[in-house]
Amino acid sequence: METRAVLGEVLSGGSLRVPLQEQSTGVRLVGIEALVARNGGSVLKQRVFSGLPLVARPVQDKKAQDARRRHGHLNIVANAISTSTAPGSAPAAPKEETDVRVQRITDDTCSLRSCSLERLKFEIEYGLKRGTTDNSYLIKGENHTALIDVPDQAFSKGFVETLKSTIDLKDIKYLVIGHISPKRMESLTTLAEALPEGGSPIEIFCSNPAAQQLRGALPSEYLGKYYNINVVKSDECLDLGGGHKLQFLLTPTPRWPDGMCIYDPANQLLFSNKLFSAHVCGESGLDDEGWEEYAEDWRFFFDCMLSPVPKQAKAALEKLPIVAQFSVPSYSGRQGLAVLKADVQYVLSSVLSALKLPIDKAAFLSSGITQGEDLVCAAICPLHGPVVRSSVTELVREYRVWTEKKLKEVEEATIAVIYASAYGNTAALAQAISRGITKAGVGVESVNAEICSSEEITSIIKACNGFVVGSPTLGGHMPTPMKDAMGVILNDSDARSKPCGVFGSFGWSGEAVDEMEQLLKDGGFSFAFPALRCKFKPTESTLQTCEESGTDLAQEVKKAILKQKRSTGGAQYAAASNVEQAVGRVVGSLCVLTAKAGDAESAMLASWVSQASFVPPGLTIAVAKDRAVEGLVLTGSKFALSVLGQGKSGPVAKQLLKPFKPGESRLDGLQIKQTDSGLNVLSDAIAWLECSVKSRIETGDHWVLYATVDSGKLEDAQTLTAVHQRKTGARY
Ligand SMILES: Cc1cc2nc3c(=O)[nH]c(=O)nc-3n(C[C@H](O)[C@H](O)[C@H](O)COP(=O)(O)O)c2cc1C
Repeated sequence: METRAVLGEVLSGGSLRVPLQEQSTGVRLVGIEALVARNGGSVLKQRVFSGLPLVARPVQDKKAQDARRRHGHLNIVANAISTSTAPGSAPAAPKEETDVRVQRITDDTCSLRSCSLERLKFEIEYGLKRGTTDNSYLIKGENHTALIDVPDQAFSKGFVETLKSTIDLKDIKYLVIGHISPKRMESLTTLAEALPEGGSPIEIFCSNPAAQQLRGALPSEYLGKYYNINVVKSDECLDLGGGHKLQFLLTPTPRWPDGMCIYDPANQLLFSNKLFSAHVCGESGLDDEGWEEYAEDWRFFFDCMLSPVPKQAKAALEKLPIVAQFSVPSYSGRQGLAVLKADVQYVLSSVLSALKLPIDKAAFLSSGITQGEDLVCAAICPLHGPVVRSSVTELVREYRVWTEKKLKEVEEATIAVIYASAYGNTAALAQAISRGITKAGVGVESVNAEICSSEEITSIIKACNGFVVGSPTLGGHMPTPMKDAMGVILNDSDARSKPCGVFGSFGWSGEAVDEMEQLLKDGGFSFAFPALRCKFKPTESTLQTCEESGTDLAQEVKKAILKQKRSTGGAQYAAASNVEQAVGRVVGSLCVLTAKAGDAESAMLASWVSQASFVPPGLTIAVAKDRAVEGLVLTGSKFALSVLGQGKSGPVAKQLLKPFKPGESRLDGLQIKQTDSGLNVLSDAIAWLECSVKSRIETGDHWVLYATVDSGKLEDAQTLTAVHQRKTGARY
């Protein structure tokens, strides 16, 4: 069995630097957190600090200290820890995934799809539960072969085995990394160990932030032996021969500062990394089933990961002037023959597009009919989900629309989400809080304190309407970048009037959240929700609480803005109009919707419920976008609907309409029973139904769910359904 143990160093600032070393202990330790969780935090501390059997010594290295000041502790700590284990993982060893599929994209390019039908980890963006893929790509140029990206540690072994059966490993000359994280390092070490002895090192090409991570995390003896690291600048090229002049396009965001896209003009392929990704594992690996099949997955990924960073999303899209290989041409600036040429192109495009030719054949046919600076794409090859070739036009257009919409929201009101995270746990909490904020229609300014200057944080704090701060606890404290950010916040006298919140992941003592909370309390700040503390990795219920906290904060900000608008007057904020009163005459039956996902559950009172289909029995329910249960009724989820009886709905409505703290159970005090499939229904419902969400339609401020009924029971045939009468259509 593979065994690992930890050697620690104490950084002079008090935090730990813990490179991993091989040692035969007879136990496979998966990450420092597994070690901590199994032995108790004190054991790790004692081991690290006592030096037995682990060694502790202060770091004297001036270079390391300078780097720490520049980039914060976190990268260094995270990097030092990550090698072939899983530093940010939950105590249990991650399930080893072996399903790595090779998929031909063109004659000389293939994808290696590391497929998982389960979610790899608890992060908010895996909501749709259709599995996920971690995609790597292999491009065989005329002279050289390049591998693009490596998968999550769960796939390391399966990935390298599949790679070996696809290509002689000594032929991989280049490794282009569009995104790296501590959780992907194991794939690099596994690959290095599989390389034939005496070969030349693989030349890695990546962005500067990725290079820093790699240098910190890869065992130093690997550098020069297995890998050389080359930092690329935007628009630089790497020539593989045969027209494969890979063009690098840097697309950093706060969550992925190292983000980089790669364009291969030979096949008109854009390797888009996290952009245009979706957590879904389809059969074919291509999006040939059409836009509808994956639209929600793409949208959900965007909502979770890019909605909180619309400025950076826009900047990235501007660097990627993508035009689908076969698309309607632009007529602007064309005259005479040029118009004719555009028409020919249009006809040709339509025909070729309908033919669904293999990508490389189509690239050959379409070359020369496109123009200018455009990044002509036969397909977009993302890090997760299907290769996009049928829906390039739709997906790129929608990305632009979604981004513009989010930028508009930011103009109206923003909440700054300022955080640092070494292993991604606090980042996952930040992402869930951000989703809670954006689903309430308020913009997010996401700030990774490790890479943001004090000046930037100062101006973001000045401009925001509320803020949250998040930090891991490392060495008993919040790390330096968060200390600096807190200094900026406390120095801004206007910030005091803005609602705020604190959150953070910790291992055993969790001082960072207490420190931030205390500083803000002492400074007279007011909290929109109780501090969110999470031991190591969040569970679904923790993420649900974070999302609800974000929504609460956003609603507080919206209320303050509305109050201000009302006080400055305007007829638009007057009493309900006649039209609204007319709309109010449309009524629905009173029901309770209950849903679960993992250890998270929620409920809501629903009256916008209507039958929508006889065969199969189906119904629609409108769920407000900022409703807590919204994240649990995504497409593919199951929920129960309890139909309330006339004269019986009062106490239920009273319970469900009261304000709830984030994470508080909504069903407390109500009589409930469980259906055979484990869903909660109200004991005195006159009927209940178990339903599956088939699709969701975005309708203004609600999502309309279309769900089919899987099972149900009429419990009380005598009592009529409670109907909710209203005075206005402006409220329920
Ligand atoms: C070097 C090191 C030092 C740590 N020190 C502490 C500590 O003093 N107290 C604590 O509660 N957790 C400590 N932890 C655990 C982290 O807080 C925990 O792993 C947390 O989930 C990290 O969050 P992040 O993924 O956002 O970085 C430490 C972890 C490491 C690796």
